[in-house]
Amino acid sequence: MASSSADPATAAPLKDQAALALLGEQVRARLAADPGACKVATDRAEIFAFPDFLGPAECDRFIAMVDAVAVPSAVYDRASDDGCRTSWSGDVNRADPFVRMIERRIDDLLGIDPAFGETVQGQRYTAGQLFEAHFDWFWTLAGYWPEEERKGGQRSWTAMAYLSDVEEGGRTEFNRIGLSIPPQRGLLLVWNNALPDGSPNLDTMHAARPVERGTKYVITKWYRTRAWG
Ligand SMILES: O=C(O)CCC(=O)C(=O)O
Ligand SMILES: [Fe+2]
Repeated sequence: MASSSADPATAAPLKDQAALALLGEQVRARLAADPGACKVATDRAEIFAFPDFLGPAECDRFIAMVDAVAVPSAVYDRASDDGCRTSWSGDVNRADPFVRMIERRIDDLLGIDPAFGETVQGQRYTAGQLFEAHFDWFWTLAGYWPEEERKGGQRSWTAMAYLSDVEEGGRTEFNRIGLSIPPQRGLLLVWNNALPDGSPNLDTMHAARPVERGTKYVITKWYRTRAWG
């Protein structure tokens, strides 16, 4: 569901910059005060890990939900043909009380207005499946942008949890900063897609490397800069 791997800072107008800067400030302050937040050691992006954010039973419950809704993944129309994904994905049912509870936990962790959050999306990668390098923000020259601008604007923070360990492969790679994260069941990863000044952080480009053995399940929740929908 990503936009493009074209460099939006040079290729597209900046949108929602002040709101992105403000959200960055708010979430940064909240995470700095959270003793459970493990900040990834890089000064090029704000990336935090929360091991065991989800318990094993919660992961299993989500896995069953992902299996029930997953269809071949779509990506937004793009300016270039990279950034494609071959996983299966689907939005989980937001009306489900379990989903609501987990969404509330993520909202609360980040301190972002729950209205800004998109519905949690589940993804399943089997052997050979991947998500090529991409940014989570929207490319503001793309055909989808006017509609997304109306529907909550630019993406700000991403929260992604691994529901499964993977025997081999399936790492999440922030290739520009040399960071490679193996799937760890229950671990929540959150990152700011913007720089402190609210412009897109090009160093947040990331990919899901192909699964080599096993099955990878993740849930992702993207936040906008305004109420979504
Ligand atoms: O599966 C992963 O490791 C990355 C997923 C991702 O980049 C996304 O959902 O936006
Ligand atoms: Fe992504």
